[in-house]
Amino acid sequence: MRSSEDEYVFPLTPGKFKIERTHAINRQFHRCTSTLFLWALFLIVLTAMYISLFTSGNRCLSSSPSLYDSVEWQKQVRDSAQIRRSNGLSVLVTGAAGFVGTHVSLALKKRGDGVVGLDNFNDYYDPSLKKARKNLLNSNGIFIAEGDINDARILAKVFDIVAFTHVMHLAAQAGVRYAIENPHSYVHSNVAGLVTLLEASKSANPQPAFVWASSSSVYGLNTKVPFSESDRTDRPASLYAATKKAGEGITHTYNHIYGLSITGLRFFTVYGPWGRPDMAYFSFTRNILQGKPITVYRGKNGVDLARDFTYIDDIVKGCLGSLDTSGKSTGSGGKKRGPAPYRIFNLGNTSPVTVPTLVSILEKHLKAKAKQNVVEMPGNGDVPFTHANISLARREIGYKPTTDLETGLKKFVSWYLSYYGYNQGKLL
Ligand SMILES: O=C(O)[C@H]1O[C@H](OP(=O)(O)OP(=O)(O)OC[C@H]2O[C@@H](n3ccc(=O)[nH]c3=O)[C@H](O)[C@@H]2O)[C@H](O)[C@@H](O)[C@@H]1O
Repeated sequence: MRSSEDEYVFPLTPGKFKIERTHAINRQFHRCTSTLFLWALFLIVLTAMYISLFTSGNRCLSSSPSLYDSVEWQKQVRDSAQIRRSNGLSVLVTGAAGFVGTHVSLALKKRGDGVVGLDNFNDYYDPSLKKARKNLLNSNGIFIAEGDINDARILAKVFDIVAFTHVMHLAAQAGVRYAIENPHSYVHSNVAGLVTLLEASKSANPQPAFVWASSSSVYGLNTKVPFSESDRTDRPASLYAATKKAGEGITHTYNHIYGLSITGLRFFTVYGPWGRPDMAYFSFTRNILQGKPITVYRGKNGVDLARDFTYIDDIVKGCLGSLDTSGKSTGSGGKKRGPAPYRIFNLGNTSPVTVPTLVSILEKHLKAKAKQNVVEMPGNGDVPFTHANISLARREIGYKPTTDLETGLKKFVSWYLSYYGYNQGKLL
């Protein structure tokens, strides 16, 4: 078949044919070389983009090799891990610049344990709050390595420098409803990241005991209250809950195969100073102070939603109690030497409070009225209520929450006003 190009150069006279033909060949040659050139250019640009993406991706996932291979970086890790009490622990805290991670790190350091933090400082919520928490930790002698739990290299490095007795794993993609928007971030952090961290932990010598944050959301659509650890957890209402439930199964296999001591903590809606801006009590406070409306979800048939809101100091006590009673991992060199503990505890407050009551407590402490839009709870992963049975945690780790929502929110509001400068009259 002839191409349209051939038709275009077909000569009208034999004499003209050679010239036309030569021109045609020249034109074709030029076309070919310019097409080749364009393709080559395209490939070069593509390669350059790939290399730049790859290296910037690596920068996000891990510190550059030159940074954590440096003597200075390693010294900071070593110093931070120093134990300053007899029989003290040496703990790797993941998600150390997060809400619970910050408080747990400070409490461990305060009693003389060694603490090394790890955090990727992602922008799920305002990273400046995470930086402020980091500064707080730094000023208390706690170093936070900047890296992701999916980065096996940085994990191998910190385990190489420090013989951790414990891992307190709090890094996660949190938030129940955000899973609709960004499902893969949950799999990335709560499943893939967890496995990478467990791999590093089971290969470490000595193996650390592993305590980690599961979630009350694993109880999903259960209706029997209060929720007990032995209740079914096979009906998650959100992908977030499903990844936390997956984590419970995954940690079980590392306990079974490698002898890692595992404690999973099912946190119930933790709140308090230095909290997470994506949570209701925090965003309600911000909006009330700014005179903006808040959206209050309501269950079917106008039933108020309720949560077993748990104050951060109580959670910290539960975390430390879990670390102290974790029992040893039994494996070494990645091999199990005997059975190790596998535990799961509810860490809640045992007194659920409705969301409208949460709002009225905030109004009281903020001395301002909320503009409320009450809407039916959208089907985006929320559950209507949570309520913890904490008798197992009480018995096994001495867990005993002491802060009611009224008292805890007062402390939160006082921190909020001071942190955001309201007390200095800057923003009022
Ligand atoms: O305990 C848990 O397992 C979970 O607790 C919280 O999840 P959630 O209880 O949904 O906390 P909030 O997002 O602060 O919501 C609290 C209540 O306020 C309601 N809400 C939330 C946001 C909003 O704009 N309006 C509203 O009425 C929610 O429906 C819920 O009943 C955390 O965000 C999760 O990371 C954690 O794992």
